[in-house]
Amino acid sequence: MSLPSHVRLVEVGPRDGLQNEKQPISVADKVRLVDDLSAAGLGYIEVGSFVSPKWVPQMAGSAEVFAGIEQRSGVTYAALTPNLQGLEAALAAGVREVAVFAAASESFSQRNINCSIAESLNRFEPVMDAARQHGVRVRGYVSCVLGCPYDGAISARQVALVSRELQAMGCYEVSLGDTIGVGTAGAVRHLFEVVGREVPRERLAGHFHDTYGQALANIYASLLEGIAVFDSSVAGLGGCPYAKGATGNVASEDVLYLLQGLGIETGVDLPRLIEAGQRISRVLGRESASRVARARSALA
Ligand SMILES: CC(C)(COP(=O)([O-])OP(=O)([O-])OC[C@H]1O[C@@H](n2cnc3c(N)ncnc32)[C@H](O)[C@@H]1OP(=O)([O-])[O-])[C@@H](O)C(=O)NCCC(=O)NCCSC(=O)C[C@@](C)(O)CC(=O)[O-]
Repeated sequence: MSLPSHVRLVEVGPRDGLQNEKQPISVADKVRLVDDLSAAGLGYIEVGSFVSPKWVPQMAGSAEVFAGIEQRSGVTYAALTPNLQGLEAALAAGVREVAVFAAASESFSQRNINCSIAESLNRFEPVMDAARQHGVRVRGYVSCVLGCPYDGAISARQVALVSRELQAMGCYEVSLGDTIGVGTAGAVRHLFEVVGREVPRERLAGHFHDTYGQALANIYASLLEGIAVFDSSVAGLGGCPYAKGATGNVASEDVLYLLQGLGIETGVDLPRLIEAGQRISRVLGRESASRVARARSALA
């Protein structure tokens, strides 16, 4: 299969990237991050989540962040909503695109959203109905698609079944998350082959964490399978509160560098993206996890 000529990058840094940070991050710093990312040309930014503040305290100010950002035309600003309460809060904050999140592993589902996979899918039905009534698009996530921190190996068939359910209930796209970054290129190709029998590949996205250093190889493997949407996080921010030891998402700068090298269009400006990542890394008091950003700053 030939590589796509264009890839859509879904920037999850402000949400997936920051949700696990222990130190408080001000609303102003989050707003600045989102605005820096849209100025760099990202067309899809996951700004925050409307989840229980007891479960994920860092996302408690998501409504304020939505109120503070400059909403550029043509950019999608999204939020995670695990249930109807979350969707209602998102709607009240003026959010126009949300995501529901399920898992392919029972134990992760329990730890992450306190219910079984089947219960989570039932819980999403009223979210989908209300979103539909309000003309809000819903993206779906499946976590632990290549392995679970509690249950170990996960079958591609199980991922396909959960993905199919999300699509059937109205998710326009399903993002497959390698939550703990254990996947390797061959397993990724097999995964998309199996899931692709249930959900068309143009409705699938890849969401890779870089815990084992495999994320870029896995993105390349996904490209070979016809996948053209990837989630990534500026400066490689992140880690999952319910997956011990998981590092951040693959760094957006590194994905962009890979795609540029392949001649694939994204509409994103690399120097501005690097600046956005360096600014938030200064706020967090640490060096960017992006290899590309580090290499470029060593040259400066
Ligand atoms: C799903 C729940 C809420 C269930 O949590 P629960 O405790 O079972 O909920 P509940 O319905 O029994 O309600 C208990 C309390 O939570 C409140 N509550 C209930 N819902 C909400 C809400 N939406 N917003 C704010 N508050 C809420 C509710 O009001 C009540 O408050 P109280 O009466 O005790 O004061 C909880 O487990 C939760 O918030 N989990 C969020 C976990 C999370 O955000 N994880 C990270 C995102 S997923 C991810 O990172 C993976 C991904 C997507 O990136 C892909 C990958 O890499 O794998």
